[in-house]
Amino acid sequence: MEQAAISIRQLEKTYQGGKRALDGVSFDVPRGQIFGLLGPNGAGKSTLINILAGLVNKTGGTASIWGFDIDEHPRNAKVSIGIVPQEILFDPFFTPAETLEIYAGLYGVPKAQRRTQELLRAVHLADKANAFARTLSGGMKRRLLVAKALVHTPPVLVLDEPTAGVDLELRQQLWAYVRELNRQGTTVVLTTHYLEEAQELCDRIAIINNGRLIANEPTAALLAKATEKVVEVTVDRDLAAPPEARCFEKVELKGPRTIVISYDKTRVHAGDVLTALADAGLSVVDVSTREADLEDVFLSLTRRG
Ligand SMILES: Nc1ncnc2c1ncn2[C@@H]1O[C@H](COP(=O)(O)OP(=O)(O)OP(=O)(O)O)[C@@H](O)[C@H]1O
Repeated sequence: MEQAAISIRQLEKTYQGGKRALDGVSFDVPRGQIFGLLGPNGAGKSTLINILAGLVNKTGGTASIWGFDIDEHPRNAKVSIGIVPQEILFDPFFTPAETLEIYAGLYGVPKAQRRTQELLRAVHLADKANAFARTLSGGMKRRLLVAKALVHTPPVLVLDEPTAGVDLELRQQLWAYVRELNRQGTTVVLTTHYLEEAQELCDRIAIINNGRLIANEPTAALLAKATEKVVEVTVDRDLAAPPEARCFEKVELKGPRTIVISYDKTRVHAGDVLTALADAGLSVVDVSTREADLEDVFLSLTRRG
């Protein structure tokens, strides 16, 4: 079997002071995929990424990157991964071009093999090549971080919340570039709070909650797990309280005449919901339903966790 891009087994991290941020997490990131690592705030995502980056020492378990164990072959593991951190940290007096040259130097990339201009073009910073980093906007700095993570052409690229605070257009440009890198063979791991993005981009998604892995599946299989469906109905008169029925999982009034009802689609049909409303003496004027999305699955899994 082909080795995984990243393989972690029983990974543990207890910070000084006793906080257990990772509690025996195991999973593989298959080569060639876009892999989403999701979880609520404080779940342990950054801790996991920082362990892979060599910035945080694990307190248990193993991790390997492109087949290299991070303890036994730290140098090979390090050159196999590029990490775009959550926080923006730059020397304000270097220009983007200098920043990339310096990092390429740190990774020992020979001058002839450096890709400074190509990377700057790819992240739409070619016209800022010689501007001081401190004069770049937040979005530009983020894109420079992506370029910086790629100076040594790593087979695995990890992006930790790369689009936080980045406007929609830049986000789309960034994702287009990430997709292109993936098409060219780079394995991508990303954490994001935008579930829609994860749903759209990722081949596979793992979810961690309270330091434990609670899901790890192809995106489509994870979405199929959503059993809750939502129907919104408008009725012909004002209501003081939402109607009740056994087939409703949840019901609330969104307006005096608008009711939002959740039901379990494995047990109940939309017709049952409408019949229940008729039985409550309500006449339905309008109705719409929506399919569950990753957010529904995420919420139901993390709530259960
Ligand atoms: N240096 C540290 N010392 C002590 N506790 C820490 C340290 N860094 C993180 N933690 C704690 O470990 C837990 C996991 O944090 P982590 O940053 O890994 O979560 P996260 O999933 O990345 O969250 P977010 O989405 O908010 O970035 C949190 O409870 C956090 O407070």
